[in-house]
Amino acid sequence: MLLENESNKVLKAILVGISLPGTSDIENKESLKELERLVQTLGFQVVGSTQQRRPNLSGAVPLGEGKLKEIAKITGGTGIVKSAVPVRKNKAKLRAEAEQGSAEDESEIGAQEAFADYKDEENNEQDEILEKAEAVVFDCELTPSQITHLQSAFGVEVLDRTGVIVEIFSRHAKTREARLQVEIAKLKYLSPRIREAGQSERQGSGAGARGSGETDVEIDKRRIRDRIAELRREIAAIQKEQGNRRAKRSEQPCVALVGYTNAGKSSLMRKLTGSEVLVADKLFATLDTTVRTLYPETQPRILISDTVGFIKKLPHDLVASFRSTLDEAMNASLLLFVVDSSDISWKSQLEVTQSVLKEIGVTDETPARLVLNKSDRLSKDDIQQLKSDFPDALLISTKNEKDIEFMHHFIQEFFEKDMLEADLFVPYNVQGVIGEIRSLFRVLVEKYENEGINYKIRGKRETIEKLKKLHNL
Ligand SMILES: Nc1nc2c(ncn2[C@@H]2O[C@H](COP(=O)(O)OP(=O)(O)OP(=O)(O)O)[C@@H](O)[C@H]2O)c(=O)[nH]1
Ligand SMILES: [Mg+2]
Repeated sequence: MLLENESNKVLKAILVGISLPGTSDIENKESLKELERLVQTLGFQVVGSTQQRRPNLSGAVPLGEGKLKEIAKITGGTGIVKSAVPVRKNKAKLRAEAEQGSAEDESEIGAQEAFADYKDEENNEQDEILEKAEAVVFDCELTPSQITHLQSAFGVEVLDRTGVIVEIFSRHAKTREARLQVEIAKLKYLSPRIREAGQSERQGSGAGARGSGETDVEIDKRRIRDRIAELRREIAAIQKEQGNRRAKRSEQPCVALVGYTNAGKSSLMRKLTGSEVLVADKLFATLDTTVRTLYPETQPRILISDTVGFIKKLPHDLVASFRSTLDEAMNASLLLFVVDSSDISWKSQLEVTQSVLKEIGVTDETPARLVLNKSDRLSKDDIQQLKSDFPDALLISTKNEKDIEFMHHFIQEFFEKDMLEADLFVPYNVQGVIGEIRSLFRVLVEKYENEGINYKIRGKRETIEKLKKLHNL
């Protein structure tokens, strides 16, 4: 899908942002900055960026003619959109062309057709682009045919935001389940593009090849469908196994760290659990949920789970495919929304996280707290402001040991407040319950009597009642 980078040479890319009505300049700039980080994560060097206001994303290309030519100059392309599908011309136009004897090449879309829907607006944003670019990346989702058209005009690879995100996911997926999920998303992304390629071949090869071209496309599509079905079956088997493990853990207190990519979830996870989960200053470092025990250990033990990060304009298929990965978050007793409070866009990033979680079925009923992370990057004034605006939030830096202790304490207290003390008598003939008692409750007293063991425990009321009922205690 992406440029093959055989010589390991760093490829240069320029970014294009399309500003649609209703979006602010700041939002669009932030979004482009984020795209820059995404593109860098893939190993490109960004040599410039440009934006254009458009009424919508439709048309053969979502750019004005002037902008198209301007970018083509940087990529060394012709700036002319070649069409895979011949352009329909109205009769008047054909007549006019016949009269002038200037019927243009059917495979080229002239400026009139390509930009028929709208007039080119002023080229309202032009940053310096000094170097020749080898790829053009759009900060929006393009249709497969728009990508084909743009590539013909620029003469270099054209990527869209969705394609970039899918590729990053594909490179970062580590566990078997994440790999399978990403493969489904990638196949779904590629599938319409295969159809387009088939169509253009068909167009080019005349009437005789039409039937076979069509069959090839059908075959490719069927293969993709079959492969997706196979992947789904494999995922279902893995999930069944995970479901069993999760059911075993379901009574244990669990906290899920959720939030935007790069907010510091894995860093917090590391510090809270003493584990070695991956922390990296790149987008989508974590793609799988990891569950570890809060350390120093509490009694009962508290589980912390680190989850995949979110991003704006996250492709829909990816959200759907990571639903199962986020099951941990759905089952948690406490959600910690981690944000990078030093990022000016943190509020909109939080909104994205909340809306994606809602989309996958995490209800508002799960207790949640806001964690304003990276406070070490804030000025004293910013800190004061945040404290007064968000008095309930936890303002921390994962780099500060005191803040980690504070988080540890906060989590412990959260579960402690729902706990009560209870007496429990376990006759010696009741098997397999001692381990459960030790993992689910804090054992205050354990006294061996003639008939069995007398416990004084501390734990959650519902969990105590459930255990009593299960074992007839
Ligand atoms: N200055 C500062 N940097 C931090 C802090 N917490 C995390 N970071 C840095 O932020 C970057 C991202 O951290 P991660 O913990 O990998 O972020 P994440 O939320 O797990 O990101 P994804 O896995 O992509 O969703 C890393 O470079 C961390 O070192 C903090 O409190 N202060
Ligand atoms: Mg992470």
